[in-house]
Amino acid sequence: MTVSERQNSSPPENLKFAIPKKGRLYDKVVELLKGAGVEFRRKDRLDVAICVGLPITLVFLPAADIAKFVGEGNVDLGITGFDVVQESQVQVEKIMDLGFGKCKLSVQAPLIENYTSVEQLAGKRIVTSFPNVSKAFFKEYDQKLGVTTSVSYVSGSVEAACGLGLADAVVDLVETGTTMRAAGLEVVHDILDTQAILISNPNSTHKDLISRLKRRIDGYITATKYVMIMYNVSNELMEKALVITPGKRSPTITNLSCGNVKAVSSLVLKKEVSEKMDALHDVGATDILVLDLQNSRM
Ligand SMILES: Nc1ncnc2c1ncn2[C@@H]1O[C@H](COP(=O)(O)OP(=O)(O)OP(=O)(O)O)[C@@H](O)[C@H]1O
Ligand SMILES: O=P(O)(O)OC[C@H]1O[C@H](OP(=O)(O)OP(=O)(O)O)[C@H](O)[C@@H]1O
Ligand SMILES: [Mg+2]
Repeated sequence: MTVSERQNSSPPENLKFAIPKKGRLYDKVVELLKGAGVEFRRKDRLDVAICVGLPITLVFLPAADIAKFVGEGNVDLGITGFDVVQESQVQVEKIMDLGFGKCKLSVQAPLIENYTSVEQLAGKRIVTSFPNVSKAFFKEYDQKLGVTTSVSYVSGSVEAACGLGLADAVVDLVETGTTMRAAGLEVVHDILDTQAILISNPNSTHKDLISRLKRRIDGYITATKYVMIMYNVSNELMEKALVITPGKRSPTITNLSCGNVKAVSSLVLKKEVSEKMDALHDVGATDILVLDLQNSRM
């Protein structure tokens, strides 16, 4: 199915937003869109969904194709991995990192061969789903050593290539390293760090809507990183407590009707909250509560 056929039911003036149709990024992207108030209903097997209350049509595509479609202007906006953007060799505008889909694109070779430098693989056989990035990477070594590294493409299960005798090394994604180790491989060299990113076509006519979406996504991502901590503390101990919870900008201090105590509320990073609660308890704060944030604009 071509992109234009996928878009048949889409109002032509809508912003077209490509997101992965399945795979590693799918669930996180759906959660992010929900958090950003981008509501849609995807009918069974359909690759197009029109959003509720926003002039946006979502187009569900393989993650590996999304940068190309954004770069060539078939869609205005897309979410895919930075690795895909690099491989696709198209001009897109990076709007923001999204903080998930984090992994590395690495040269991996059989542990048993004990390669100590990636230079030792120049001139050998590489199998990968990232031929452009791999060729560009090995070019420098090829020129230096006067050899030609052979780079062949496979679409998946890349790690199997060495075991099958098809490759001396592979270039593929590594997150936990489980797949790589199971295939008896080790990292010889990291080529790039990647994560999911929001990209747009530089000539899109939907600049205002793209800015609005960016603000919404930013707001949601910030809300997922922070929690609101609230506690009571006496005037004498206030200074010590505020050192622990200085807030993102500044804490809010409210008078209580009973005497010498004030209520404080402050944003803290979710990953630091247990430590902060312990520290607040230790300086004498009481009634310490932590509230999740649903969303934000900061
Ligand atoms: N193990 C991983 N950890 C984190 N991010 C990953 C991992 N594997 C892939 N990604 C990211 O997700 C993007 C899409 O990869 P994904 O595996 O979902 O696509 P696919 O291989 O086409 O799909 P599938 O694996 O379902 O066949 C990659 O380009 C990369 O940015
Ligand atoms: O380091 P790990 O945590 O093991 O993750 C890395 C693996 O994840 C991806 O594969 P995926 O599961 O998407 O399968 P695929 O190779 O068929 O795309 C990637 O291609 C690696 O094989
Ligand atoms: Mg995959």
